[in-house]
This record gives sequence, C-alpha cells and structure tokens, in this order.
Amino acid sequence: MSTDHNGVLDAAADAFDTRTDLRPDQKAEVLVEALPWLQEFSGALVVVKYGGNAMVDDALKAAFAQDMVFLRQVGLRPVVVHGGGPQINAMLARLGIPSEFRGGLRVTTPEAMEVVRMVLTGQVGRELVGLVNAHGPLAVGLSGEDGGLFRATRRTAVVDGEPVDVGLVGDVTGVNPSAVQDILDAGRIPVVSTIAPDVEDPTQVLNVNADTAASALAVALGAKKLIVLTDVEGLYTSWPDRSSLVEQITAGDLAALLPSLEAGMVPKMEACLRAVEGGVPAATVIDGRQPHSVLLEVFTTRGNGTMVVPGEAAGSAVPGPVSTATTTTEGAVL
Ligand SMILES: Nc1ncnc2c1ncn2[C@@H]1O[C@H](COP(=O)(O)OP(=O)(O)O)[C@@H](O)[C@H]1O
Ligand SMILES: CC(=O)N[C@@H](CCC(=O)OP(=O)(O)O)C(=O)O
Repeated sequence: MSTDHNGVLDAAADAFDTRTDLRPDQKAEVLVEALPWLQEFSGALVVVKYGGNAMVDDALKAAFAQDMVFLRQVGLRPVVVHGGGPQINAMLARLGIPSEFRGGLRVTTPEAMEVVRMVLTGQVGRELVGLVNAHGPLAVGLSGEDGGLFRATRRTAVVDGEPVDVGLVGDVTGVNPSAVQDILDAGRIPVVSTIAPDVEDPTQVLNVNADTAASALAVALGAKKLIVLTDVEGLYTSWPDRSSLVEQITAGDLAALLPSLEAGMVPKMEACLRAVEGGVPAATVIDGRQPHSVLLEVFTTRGNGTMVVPGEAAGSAVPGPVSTATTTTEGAVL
C-alpha cells in the first residue's frame, strides 16, 4: 500500500531539522536513545487503550494519532482500543437521559445503550480514525460487532461485596481477532470501539468497559504490550495521596493489591492483570495527558507510568522516579 502521508511527517522532520534549542549532538542523542527500543519492538504488536479522560483537547488527540502513525512507520503494529466515558456522559446529558455508575460500570438501559453505541462508534472512533488518516489512509475503524470480533455475556457490578444489576453491560467472553489481523496484515491501524454482541442474543449489543476489552484483545492477538492511557500518572498505592507512584509491580503483587483499589483504577489494573496472566509480557498504565506519552513509553529507557510484569507476589512494587517532591520509597513498597 502507499506510504504517502500528505507531508505531515515531512513537516515534523523539517521542524526537527530546524530546531535551535537542541545542539546537533543532543538531537543525535535523542534519536540514538530510541535505537535499542526500535530493535526490541521491531514488528511488535502493541495494543493501546485510549481512555476518554485522556482525550483532553484537540492538540493532545492529534499528538496521540501522530504517535500511532510513528509506531506503524517504524515497523510496530499498533492496535487502538478507545474508550469515551466522558463523551457518553456529555451526550446523555444533552439528551436528558440520566446516567449513573455502579462499581465503576455504567448502568446501561436500552435507551442509554443506543447512545453508548452512537457515541463510541459514530463519534469517538470516527474522530480518531480521521486524526490518524490526516497522515495517510492508515486507520480502519471497527467495533466489537464487526467480523464477530467480540462476544460478551451480561455481567453484574460488585458494590460493597454484593452483585448489582447494571443492565446492558457485558464482559468479553470470546474474541475472534481475524478482522483486526486482516487490517494489520494490510499495513493499517485498527481503531476498535468496545461494544459487543450478547452471546445469548446476538442482535442485542452490550456496553463493555474499554479497559476490559483492550485486555481481552491484547491476549487474543498475542500482543507484546498493552498500554493504557488515562488521566493520572499511574497507580498510586496510597491514593488519593500521590506520594507512592508504582513504577513496576508483578502480577502476583497486583492481585493482592486489587481488593484495596478504588473505582477508576479497578477495571484498569484488572485489565493489566488479566493481560499479563493471559501471556502479554507487560501491561503499562501511563498518563495520557502528557503529549506523546506513547512514544515516551515505547522509545525511552525510563518509560513512564506503572508497568505490570509476570511474577509471584513478593513485595515487588518499585517506586517511580518522579511523582511529587514528597515521593518516598517506604510508601510504595508493599
Ligand atoms: N490508586 C489509584 N492510583 C491512581 N489513580 C486512582 C487510584 N484510585 C483511583 N484512581 C482514579 O482513577 C482515575 C482513572 O480512572 P478513569 O477515570 O476511569 O479513567 P479512564 O477514563 O482513562 O478509563 C484517576 O483519574 C484517579 O482519579
Ligand atoms: C460498562 C461501561 O462502563 N462502559 C463504558 C464504556 C466506555 C469506556 O470504558 O470509556 P473510558 O475508557 O473512557 O472510561 C461507559 O459506558 O462509559
């Protein structure tokens, strides 16, 4: 297929050439630091979950799209799975439809489900496809309904240890990744919206948490990495106190920590755990509010955010390098 990219990357390259704030040796250093990571990730399939809360403004969304094109251009195979919780909230509010979350999941009535499907597939997914395709005809959007990608069963939320009915909400119980694989094989970038047909009644679609869906897809595709973009630096063990950003944690330690986590982080860390337990070598939660956070995660030595890796429970949580001036080692060691 054509590698034409409408001159957007050429413009970026020109900008790099003409920068005066970096000396030539510093520019070379930036490029060279990426070399081992370019080698390590050559051909690697990476699933990137883009959360609705990290889609802060147009510039940030455009930078995300540019990162996806960059990954593909240097030989990785990125798969985008997007959320859109705040965007769904806004549309429900515009339509005067009440919305409520229980145990981190949206209570989804048939009326709300129509809005969820419309916003995810018709608005958020379309916008991301458009932003990527500003660089060339690369992105192809699809939802869990397309090509039998996802199958889901209805699930309940858990509130105070009790199961709670949340309506048309599903958990992914089956993935047929062939439609995504076809898009990758064509050299393109799949952009996946996370609604899924109900296995009990395939004409009924269910609302699936995007972290959960991204994790299931990463496992089914045999991804090398799952990267989850959100609106916080990563996992803090002492939340809401931000003095204990975890840089790395084993699956065993994360499993032990999960019951103590609060709503927003629960589906995210569960998704990372499931991915690693399903054979994905690493799953990372990073701060999507930082421009080009995905490039920094993949191509710099330090990376950023919280990385979950395989391993037993052994008090493995490694404190992050930064966070706040009050970062302490004690706070983050389990
Ligand atoms: N232990 C924790 N560490 C970091 N963030 C946490 C923690 N517990 C709860 N949170 C909250 O989880 C939020 C991220 O979840 P959510 O808002 O659902 O994001 P997204 O839209 O990206 O899926 C953070 O903004 C933070 O407020
Ligand atoms: C069941 C459930 O809660 N589904 C989510 C789906 C979107 C999502 O997960 O979006 P973020 O990644 O932006 O949070 C919702 O309706 O908001």
